Amino acid sequence: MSADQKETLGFQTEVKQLLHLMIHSLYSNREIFLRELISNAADACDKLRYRALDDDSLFEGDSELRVEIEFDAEARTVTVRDNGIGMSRDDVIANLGTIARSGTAEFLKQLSGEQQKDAKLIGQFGVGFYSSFIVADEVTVRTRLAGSERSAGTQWVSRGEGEFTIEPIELERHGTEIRLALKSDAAEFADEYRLRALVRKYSDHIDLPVQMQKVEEQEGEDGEKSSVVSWETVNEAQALWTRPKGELSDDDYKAFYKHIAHDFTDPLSWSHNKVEGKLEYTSLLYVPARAPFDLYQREGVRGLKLYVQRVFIMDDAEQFLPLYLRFVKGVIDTRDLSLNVSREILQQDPQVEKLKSALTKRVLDMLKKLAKEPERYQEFWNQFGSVLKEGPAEDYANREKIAELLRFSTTHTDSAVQDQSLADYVGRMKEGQQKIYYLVADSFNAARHSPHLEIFRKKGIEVLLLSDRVDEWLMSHLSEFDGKALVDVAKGDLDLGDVEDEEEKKAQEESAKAKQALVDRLKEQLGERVAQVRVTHRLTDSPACVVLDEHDMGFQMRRLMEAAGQPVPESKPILEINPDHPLIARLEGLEGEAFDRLGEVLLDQAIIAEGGQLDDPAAYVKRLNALLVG
Ligand SMILES: Nc1ncnc2c1ncn2[C@@H]1O[C@H](COP(=O)(O)OP(=O)(O)OP(=O)(O)O)[C@@H](O)[C@H]1O
Repeated sequence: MSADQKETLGFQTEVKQLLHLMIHSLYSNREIFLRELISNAADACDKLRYRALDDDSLFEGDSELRVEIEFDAEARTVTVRDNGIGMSRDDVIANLGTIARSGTAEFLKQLSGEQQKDAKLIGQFGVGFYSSFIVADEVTVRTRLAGSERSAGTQWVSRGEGEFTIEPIELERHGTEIRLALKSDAAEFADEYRLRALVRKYSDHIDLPVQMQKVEEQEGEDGEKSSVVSWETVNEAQALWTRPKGELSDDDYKAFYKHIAHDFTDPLSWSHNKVEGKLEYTSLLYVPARAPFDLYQREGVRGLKLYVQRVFIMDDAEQFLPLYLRFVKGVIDTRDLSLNVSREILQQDPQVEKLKSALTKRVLDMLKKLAKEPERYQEFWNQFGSVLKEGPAEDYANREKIAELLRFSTTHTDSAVQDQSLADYVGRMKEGQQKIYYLVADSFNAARHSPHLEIFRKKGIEVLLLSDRVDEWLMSHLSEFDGKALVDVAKGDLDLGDVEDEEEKKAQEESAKAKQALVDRLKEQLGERVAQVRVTHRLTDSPACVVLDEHDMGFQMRRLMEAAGQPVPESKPILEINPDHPLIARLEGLEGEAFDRLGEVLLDQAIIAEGGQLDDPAAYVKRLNALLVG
């Protein structure tokens, strides 16, 4: 150890930003620093316990893993110490100078500068170690990797202002000690009662003793008083999921959620189950109240904490839930896997598949239960609905259960809020209606004003209005609900089933016949631009619309794939005309160039109304202007 080995290094830019923000926006919730430090200490002990399964010399003779908390009111310091895995010098630089989590830069971009909003966002992100600087002027970390030489210790010191120093030190114990020199206005945390209360609040459910010193006055035989200091465990120190449900309060469950999910917000719901029999496992699964910022990122954090017979094995074990339930947080503890299981083994082990299907069922049941409370379910849906919509495609076996959980906007409410279930829709179906109708568009407004809805509105038939990116994908895997086919109103022939009576159908056939000559002329003129021209009765206000063949890829999916640079199969729209519209009557009376012009304009407008793009917009504008001039 020599002074010249001391180095001063700068924080990564993102850390500086994060620190600045945290110190200013989390001011009203400062105590969480202790939760974060204890949480990290517990994780470090879990890691050591796991590594020591192979090599118990790593314990260095000290296998009673624990966290110790000390304070000094006069010096205004709080120290959190663990005998967990510890860190090497490189670990320290990597972990305490940068933000390793992917997506952080993205996260920081989302910050608005408004304190309240940002405080919420930062809560989702999980503040971790850096939260020390909310209460401390200076933080000193002394750490040594378990199993390394005494001289391989590292001391890291920072005032959180852009730099830290790092130097080698000699350390007797492995593990990590974090000492906070508290700010003058945070002196309250160097207080025994405050600390004890916080330890209980934040770490009762952790399977690790958190200890504080107890000072007792003792009278010796000679009558002299002396004080004896001993370590006393302050928390329950029992893994929460191993305790019987009856013993646990909602607050216990909530506190545990915050520990494992690094989230400030209470969860929306949870499900705690102990299963014995063919499969043996305990699971505790949570539905968070807010989506994490990386929910849609490929490399986003997902998965459960895996324990085998109470021994922590890994975080983010993704194999136990399907992707469409990636928002679920929680713990799975099982006897059905071996202690030396690895990510690679998890991918092949048949037990894992069984556990996955059992846990999937648990989550779907939990959501079903949550759906009985519409307001809370709506909170869930607004955050995670579009993820759940991936379900029917990914998990065919459960698609009916998932279908019951879906919520949509519909013409019944005409609101962008997706709060109507398929069962609600079926309950409102008109007499004679055999199908569930839906429409997919790029936005809610485009869907709501689509010409395809005209006949449905006139007849009072409800249509689901879909505008999430995933909707067409969802619908291509959901062909039926409750024995009723789901039908895209922009595809194929319009069939309203028995809602229309024979007379209406006859009248439609006759008006189609009467317009046959016009249809033929129009088809000839539009040529390759359309697959077909036909008369429709789906329109009441618009002169024309485009539809697709029943088996064609939908407009929305086509645009998404094109945008992603994927090849899309060639397909042409079918132009449908409204025989009762004055523009169609006018078209019928036109000849030559005037006919051509109006015909093309009708097709272009139908494409625009459906949300599509014109190949040659300038030509459209020219034609339209020519028509306007007359
Ligand atoms: N007591 C400790 N012992 C060993 N390593 C630690 C300890 N505290 C922190 N670390 C290391 O520093 C890293 C960063 O910690 P930090 O609390 O900032 O983030 P995190 O725990 O990974 O994530 P989160 O943001 O969810 O809290 C940890 O992942 C861990 O590797």
